[in-house]
Amino acid sequence: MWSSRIPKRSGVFAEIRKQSPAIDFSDPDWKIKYQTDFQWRFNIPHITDIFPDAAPIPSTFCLKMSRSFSLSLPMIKFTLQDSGVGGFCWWLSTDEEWHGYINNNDRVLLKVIHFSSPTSAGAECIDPDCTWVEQWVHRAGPREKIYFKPEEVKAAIVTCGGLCPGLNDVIRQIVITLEIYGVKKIVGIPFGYRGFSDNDLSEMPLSRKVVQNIHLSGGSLLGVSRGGPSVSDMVDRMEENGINMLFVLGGNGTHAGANAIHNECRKRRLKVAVVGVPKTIDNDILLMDKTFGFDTAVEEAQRAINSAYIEAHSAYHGIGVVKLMGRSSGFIAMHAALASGQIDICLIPEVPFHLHGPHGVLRHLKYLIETKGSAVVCVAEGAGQDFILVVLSEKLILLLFGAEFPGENYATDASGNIVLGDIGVHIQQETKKYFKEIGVHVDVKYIDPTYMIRACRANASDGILCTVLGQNAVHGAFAGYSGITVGICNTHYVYFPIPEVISHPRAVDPNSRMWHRCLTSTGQPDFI
Ligand SMILES: Nc1ncnc2c1ncn2[C@@H]1O[C@H](COP(=O)(O)OP(=O)(O)O)[C@@H](O)[C@H]1O
Ligand SMILES: O=P(O)(O)OC[C@H]1O[C@](O)(COP(=O)(O)O)[C@@H](O)[C@@H]1O
Ligand SMILES: [Mg+2]
Repeated sequence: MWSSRIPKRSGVFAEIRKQSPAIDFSDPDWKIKYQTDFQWRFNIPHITDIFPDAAPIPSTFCLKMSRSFSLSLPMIKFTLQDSGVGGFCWWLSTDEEWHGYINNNDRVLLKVIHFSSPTSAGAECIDPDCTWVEQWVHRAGPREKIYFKPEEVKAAIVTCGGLCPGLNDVIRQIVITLEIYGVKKIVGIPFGYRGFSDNDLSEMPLSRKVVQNIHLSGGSLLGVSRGGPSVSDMVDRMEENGINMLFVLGGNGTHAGANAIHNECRKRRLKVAVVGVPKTIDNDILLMDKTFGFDTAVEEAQRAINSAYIEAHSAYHGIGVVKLMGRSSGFIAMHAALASGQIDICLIPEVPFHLHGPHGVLRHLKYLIETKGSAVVCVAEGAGQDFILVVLSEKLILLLFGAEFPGENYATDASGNIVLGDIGVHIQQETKKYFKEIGVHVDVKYIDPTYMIRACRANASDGILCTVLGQNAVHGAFAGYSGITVGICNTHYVYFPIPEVISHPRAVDPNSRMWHRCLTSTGQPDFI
């Protein structure tokens, strides 16, 4: 069981996040030591780490609101408080003092399966015997005591990286929740981190009125970008503009930036809360059930897959190829293939494959044409990149001049992400070439719906997820936490310390039940 008696970390110690040391399983206390280490790693930084004397105040967040009420019941006492949005907070005080707040010591179980053997499907074991080790993470939600006075808060929201369905829903909910706490100064930083440095871009004032209907369309009200200023420039700008709550919506890169901003604020001893909301259509953030926008992406991908299926099915020897997003992880492709039931071949970055040769994709396509008359391939954009030459212009020049190339120097975007080659086009071309060579007629249609999927408005399930994550981000900031991000974990909402969720991108486990289900559904063999 986790212990609530964690010794308080000093500000400096809090920055040194430990990697788990190698575990000595011959030590009879290894499990306790592992759990203690886990507790340290997943402890969430708090403002009192650097301001031990910071005094909390009662929360201004209303669990129940009313503009006017008149109720007189014996034995029950109502408490009234100005909600800050023109209404009144009220809560019921009974003998049990129900108040609906989260206790700081509430925890959620990170892993819920007790694998009895390392050979169990998808087993994640700590020791060779797969000993059950409870791993607890912090429960998200409103606290009874808060560490910011709403009238002293200036909150900013920034959306970075690529678009993702649901960004507007999260922005909207953050603004609404901040207003419920009583915050009056809320701004949006335009076009991602770039908005902190570009003098032509100014803060966008936000209020419930401004954001009321923004969730009805996709994209980001604030705009997004890749690349941007240095961390120290961003914190300079935050100081100049008096921002003391920053909500950062983005993926792995954005969260690395958010954590760096949090650390810089601590270094400068600024009382600032930096809270992330993981945004990635690729679903490649560790430890959480899913990220917002992913469900919508899978749903929207169905339209493209269905079109490819109809095209392929209606043509003589038709082959449909659909490319879906997923830079380094194939979650969208895998789930879209599973959902559609129309995919014959699903290719993802995590599972190597050959295009050519006796076990290659093309040979299997030939078999499908012979047996079914048509086929549909779904490929994640990051799959099969080793087939495609993606080089910097310098590399091309070096190659042209016959010089040795000094290493794997791939082209990158402004954020440092590798620019991928188009695997969909490559498969289309290789398929045409292959069937021409073997003298079999095929009609290949390639559909790339990637940006159409990304620009969609969130579906209902993502809308709910965005709403809860947005609210919890604000609760986390008011509770005094910083350098944290919000997530859904085994259907419960939690706070994670940022470094734990971005240590590497989450990937599909080729030994997982889900990937095997996908293989069962497509009926594809190994392509190696
Ligand atoms: N390691 C990093 N440290 C600080 N900032 C980063 C880091 N990686 C990326 N960023 C910044 O985060 C923003 C978004 O990153 P990007 O990788 O494009 O998208 P995502 O956050 O969706 O992964 C960019 O403005 C980029 O400059
Ligand atoms: O064209 P862009 O903006 O670079 O975006 C392409 C990338 O954006 C994504 O949709 C999401 O990436 P991020 O999570 O880094 O924003 C990837 O799947 C894709 O490779
Ligand atoms: Mg990224």
